[in-house]
Amino acid sequence: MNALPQSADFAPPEAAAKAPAIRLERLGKTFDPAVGPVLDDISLTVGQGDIYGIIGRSGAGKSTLVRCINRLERPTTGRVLVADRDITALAGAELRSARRDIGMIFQHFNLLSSRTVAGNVALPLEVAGLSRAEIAGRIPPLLDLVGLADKAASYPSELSGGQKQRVGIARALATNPSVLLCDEATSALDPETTEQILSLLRDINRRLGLTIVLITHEMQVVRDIASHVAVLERGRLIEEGVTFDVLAFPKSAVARSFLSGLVAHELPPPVERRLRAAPGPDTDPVLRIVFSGDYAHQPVIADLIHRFPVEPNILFGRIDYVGDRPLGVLTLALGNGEAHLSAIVGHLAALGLHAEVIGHVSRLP
Ligand SMILES: Nc1ncnc2c1ncn2[C@@H]1O[C@H](COP(=O)(O)OP(=O)(O)OP(=O)(O)O)[C@@H](O)[C@H]1O
Repeated sequence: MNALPQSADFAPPEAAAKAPAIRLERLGKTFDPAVGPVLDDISLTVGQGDIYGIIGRSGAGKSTLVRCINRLERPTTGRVLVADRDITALAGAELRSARRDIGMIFQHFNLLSSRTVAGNVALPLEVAGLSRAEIAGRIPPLLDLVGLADKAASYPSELSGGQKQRVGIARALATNPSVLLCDEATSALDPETTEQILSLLRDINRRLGLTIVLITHEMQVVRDIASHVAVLERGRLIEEGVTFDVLAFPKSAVARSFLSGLVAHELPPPVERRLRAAPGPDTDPVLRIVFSGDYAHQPVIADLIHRFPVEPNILFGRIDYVGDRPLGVLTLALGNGEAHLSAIVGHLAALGLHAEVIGHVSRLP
C-alpha cells in the first residue's frame, strides 16, 4: 500500500478526548410491536481506537444496531453516545454534523455508477459544503491512503470488488471521521481480497487511531482483526469481551457454534455421539485443554505420560492464531485416567492451562 500522506486531514483524534468512542445505553429498537423488539436492552462500550466486532446470525439485529449508531435508525429506547455526545437527542444540522464524524462502508459498496472514483469520494465533501478547490485537494491523499492513486478517473464498472470497497473506504474517510462502521464489508469478497481489505482496515486503524465497528457473520473476520467482540442473538447481547477471551472461553452455545471450524471447542459429531455424562465400567474421562499465549506450545501429552500412568488418546484438536496470540484446544481421552483425574487437572492448572472434564467415552474395542 502507498505511504500515508502526512496531511493534517489524517491526524489521529485528540489524545485528550478520553471518552469512549461509542456507548450504547440500554438500546432498544422495535419496528412492529406485534413482532417484538429487534434490539433488546443492549449496553456496550467501544473504546477509542478499538476494532469492535459484532457477530450474530442472520436476523440477529446487527445491521439495525449499527444503523442506530449513526442514526439511520432511531432507537425506540435507550441512548447512543458517540464521543460522549448523545446522538439520539440530535436533529437537523446538529445530527448532520454528528454523522460526518461517523463513516460507513457497506457489503455492496453503494457506489454511484455514473461517477468516477474521484467523484464518488468527493460526494460527502460536496454534501458537507466544501469548495471545489478544497475537494480537489482532499481526493488525492484519500485515494493514496487506500492504494487507488491511479484510479481517480475510473468508473466503478471498471473496478474489482476489492477496489470498489477501497473506494467505499476512501469515501467513508473523506470527512475525517473518528468512527468507521463496516456493515458486512467483506462478505461479497473472495478470501484473498477479504484479507487485503481487513489488512487495509487494520492499517488505517493503527495509523489514524480510527475506531472501527464491524458487523459480520464470519468469525474469522473477528478473529483476524477485532480487538473486542460482542455476540448478538435475537436482538440480545449474549456475550461480550476481548476477542481472545471470548474465543478461548466462550460462555454461550451460540458463540461456540460460531467458533466451530475455527477453534476446536465443539467435538466432531462422531466423537460427540460417544460422549456420556457419567463414567461407566469401560469408559475413559475426556479432558478438554485450552492452551493460550505462552502455554500454547507446552509438550502436554509427553508431560502427562511422564507424570501419570495414563494413556492419552487425541480425540480432536487444533491450534489457531488470534491476532499474534496462539490459541489451542485439545480434547483427549485419558486411558486409565479416572483414578488420577483431579491430580491431572490440578497439575495442568498449575502449568497455567485451563483443563476441564467434559464427559466420558467408552473405550473403542
Ligand atoms: N425497517 C424495518 N422494518 C421492519 N423490520 C425490520 C426493519 N429492518 C430490520 N427489520 C427486522 O429486524 C430484524 C433484524 O434485522 P437486521 O437486518 O438488523 O439483522 P442482521 O443481523 O443484520 O441480519 P442479516 O445478517 O441477515 O443482515 C429482522 O427480523 C428484520 O426483518
